[in-house]
Amino acid sequence: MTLWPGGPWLGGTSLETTNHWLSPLQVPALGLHVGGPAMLASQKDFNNAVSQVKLLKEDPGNEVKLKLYALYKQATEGPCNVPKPGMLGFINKTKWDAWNALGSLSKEAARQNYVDLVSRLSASSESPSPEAPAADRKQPESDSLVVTSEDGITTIRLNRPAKKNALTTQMYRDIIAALQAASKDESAITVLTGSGDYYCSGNDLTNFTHLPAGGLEEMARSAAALLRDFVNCFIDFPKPLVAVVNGPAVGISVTILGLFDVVYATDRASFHTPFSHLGQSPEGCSSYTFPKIMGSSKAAEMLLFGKKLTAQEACAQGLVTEVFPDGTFQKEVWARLKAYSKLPPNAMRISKQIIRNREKEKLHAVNAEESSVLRERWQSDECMNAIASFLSRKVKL
Ligand SMILES: CCCCCCCCCC/C=C\CC(=O)SCCNC(=O)CCNC(=O)[C@H](O)C(C)(C)COP(=O)(O)OP(=O)(O)OC[C@H]1O[C@@H](n2cnc3c(N)ncnc32)[C@H](O)[C@@H]1OP(=O)(O)O
Repeated sequence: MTLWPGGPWLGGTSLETTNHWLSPLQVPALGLHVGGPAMLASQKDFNNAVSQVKLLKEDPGNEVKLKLYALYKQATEGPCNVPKPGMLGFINKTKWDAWNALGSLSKEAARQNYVDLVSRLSASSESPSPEAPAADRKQPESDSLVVTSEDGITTIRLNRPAKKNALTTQMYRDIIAALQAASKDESAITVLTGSGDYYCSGNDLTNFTHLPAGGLEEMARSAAALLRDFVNCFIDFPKPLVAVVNGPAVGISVTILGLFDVVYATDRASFHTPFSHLGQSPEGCSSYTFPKIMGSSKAAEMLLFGKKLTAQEACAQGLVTEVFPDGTFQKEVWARLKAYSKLPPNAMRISKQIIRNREKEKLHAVNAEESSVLRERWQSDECMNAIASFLSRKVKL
């Protein structure tokens, strides 16, 4: 059974509009223009903006695409005038919600807002990427990632606690940018951690519901390219990289741990790689690092059968450096990291190079192979059905 072209997925429905995708969105955050007619954009400006969207050099992310979708519909058809899709049509429902949230905003004001938004997007996609020192650090595009630098430590915090810090497409991009900036900033150590009770629930499974114009094949191609770039940043990261695992970790947030230098975990953490359950296969170089770290049979139990490890088990297998009682986790770990961050930074970098460099070529090859296998997997019925089951709330890990 193929689920992608119809049913709950984007595509082939009355709510579809070329180039305008979806994702949950707080429409009040749009800062909508409701000003007088004298300031409003012409139909020609609007048509130009519609063409400009297709020329954007960077994908603006799903939240922005949903804003564009809603404004486009409002500008061309006026207030939402179609029935709300049923529960199973969750994608169309999300789009409908965004359009409907624009209420009685006039077509003209929607047109203006669309033009303004496209103009901001075009400007930012044309500006050169800054190679900034820590103080001028470019902030992530989305609030779902918070990057701070203090006491010689740059901290990259996943900040989507209501969704268990599941990684959106934009978050992957923001993490790549944050790692690139951290590799050049003044800090001695870089930390990845999460907000709330979870460290990270892995890839946001709704990422796979945003079908681009090129369909499933194009979606799988671009996902594989993003995955490869994302993992490459961890392989190449030049400074000590520490994971502060503040709660359960799932999927890609577990597999990339093999590319960290040190992993500290609360005793509440667990480590779960349910790839077979999801019709997927390992990534993050785990098909290579896990057997090296824990031996091939323990790695197989995790990567083939999805065995979930407790923090203590993960520590015994060598995936975690040390486990701390949850009550004192933050205090103990940060005190330790602050002390380490005072060590000579160049010595730490050079030592990391000696430890990691001879593996780099191999890791890049493994990453390329894993990404290419996943590109096929993501187009399989096994994978689509597993994701559909989660999204329809039938299955939880
Ligand atoms: C072009 C596209 C580019 C795509 C990017 C490409 C790169 C991808 C490469 C990696 C691919 C795969 C690797 C993986 O990471 S596989 C692992 C994926 N993760 C999961 O399967 C976890 C699914 N989540 C759960 O099973 C459960 O939510 C939980 C984590 C066990 C927690 O259970 P809970 O009962 O404690 O909490 P719950 O109510 O379920 O969650 C709260 C809300 O958060 C939502 N949510 C949690 N995790 C995810 C997720 N991974 N994806 C999407 N949404 C998630 C959950 O649905 C709840 O939402 P709501 O409150 O109901 O709206």
